[in-house]
Amino acid sequence: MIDLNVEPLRSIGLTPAMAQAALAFSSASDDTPPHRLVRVTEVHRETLVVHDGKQETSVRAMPRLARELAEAGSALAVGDWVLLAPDAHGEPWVHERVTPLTHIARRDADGRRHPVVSNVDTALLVMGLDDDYNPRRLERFLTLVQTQGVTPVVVLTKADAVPPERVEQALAELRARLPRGLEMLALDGRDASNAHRLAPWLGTGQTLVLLGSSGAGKSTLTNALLGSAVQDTGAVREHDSRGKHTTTSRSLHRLPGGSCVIDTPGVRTLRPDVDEASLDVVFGDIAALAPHCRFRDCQHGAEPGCAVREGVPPDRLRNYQKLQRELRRDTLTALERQAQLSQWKTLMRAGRQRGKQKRGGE
Ligand SMILES: Nc1nc2c(ncn2[C@@H]2O[C@H](COP(=O)(O)OP(=O)(O)OP(=O)(O)O)[C@@H](O)[C@H]2O)c(=O)[nH]1
Ligand SMILES: [Zn+2]
Repeated sequence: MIDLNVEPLRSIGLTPAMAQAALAFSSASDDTPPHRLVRVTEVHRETLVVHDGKQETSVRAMPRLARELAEAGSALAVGDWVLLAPDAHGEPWVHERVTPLTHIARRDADGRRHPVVSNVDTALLVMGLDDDYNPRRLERFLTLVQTQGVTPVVVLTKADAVPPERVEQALAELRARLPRGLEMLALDGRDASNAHRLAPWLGTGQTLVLLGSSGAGKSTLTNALLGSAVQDTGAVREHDSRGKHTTTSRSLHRLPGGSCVIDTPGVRTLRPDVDEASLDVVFGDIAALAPHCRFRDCQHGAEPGCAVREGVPPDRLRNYQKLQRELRRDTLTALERQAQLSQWKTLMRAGRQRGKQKRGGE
């Protein structure tokens, strides 16, 4: 059984598709006390904060659920819809996660997956027009969100703090470099009229996530959209435009117009958890040119007759190749990694051996 109070849940982003998914979930186990559908608004080490459309409560996940998710290389994230049921003492516990319709995850340096958010419709890729500006990072963020059916929107902040020519130049550069049809806005994040410019993505039931480095202006924009100071904002350090990581955890807020926004802590280097197909979406120009290279297995390195090197800016090509290397490393299994390591060891041993022989022969 599932207790599904649609009206309040809609105010925290319940869509018909998700309601359907939740109902399908519950019919499988109807011998238990009624489960309540709620949305995760904060994730902490031991606890979660969930919202039922009326109020927030701090709860914990059943160890079984946490274990099952971990085994699948996943974990609960802000934006997830979960099913709550009380224990014998009336204490609510998270029993199930409704399989998210979209889920953004990143990889850490060791290749481990970390969930970022679940069930978002739009990702605002927030980047300052000050020293934060970096097209390569934008390509990374695009790769991260594009595979998941999440609509990316590039938001360049601090347009008020740079000359108008700089704004135009940056927009022109990004339009030439990034996939066609990508929405791009330049704005002053503090401006109350931002809600108007972002209106197409702020409809009732829509969920947005703000992604960008620390100091990019995510919290400032969130507050402007909220019309109140909910997220702490911090002054950026003068010399490098970097923020002070004022936002320490992800949290979900309701906006006046009926949408929900998730602010995330700044991430500067981010390894998307994606496959090669999604790289080809963001780097469609490279995928389109590759068949025109003289060699079928062209790596677009030093090969003659390389159509990709000819047609793609070097910086963009390098970024593509870097992302591709990371992604191949992440998809290696533990065994393959082991094999790669022992191959290296053999090579090094052979090298040392040769060195010895050479010295011996002199
Ligand atoms: N002039 C101007 N200042 C801005 C704009 N957006 C943000 N700022 C300032 O930049 C600083 C950093 O903004 P935050 O909103 O705290 O940045 P953040 O992305 O939330 O940073 P973290 O919370 O550390 O991830 C603050 O001092 C803001 O007032 C903008 O569009 N124009
Ligand atoms: Zn080539």
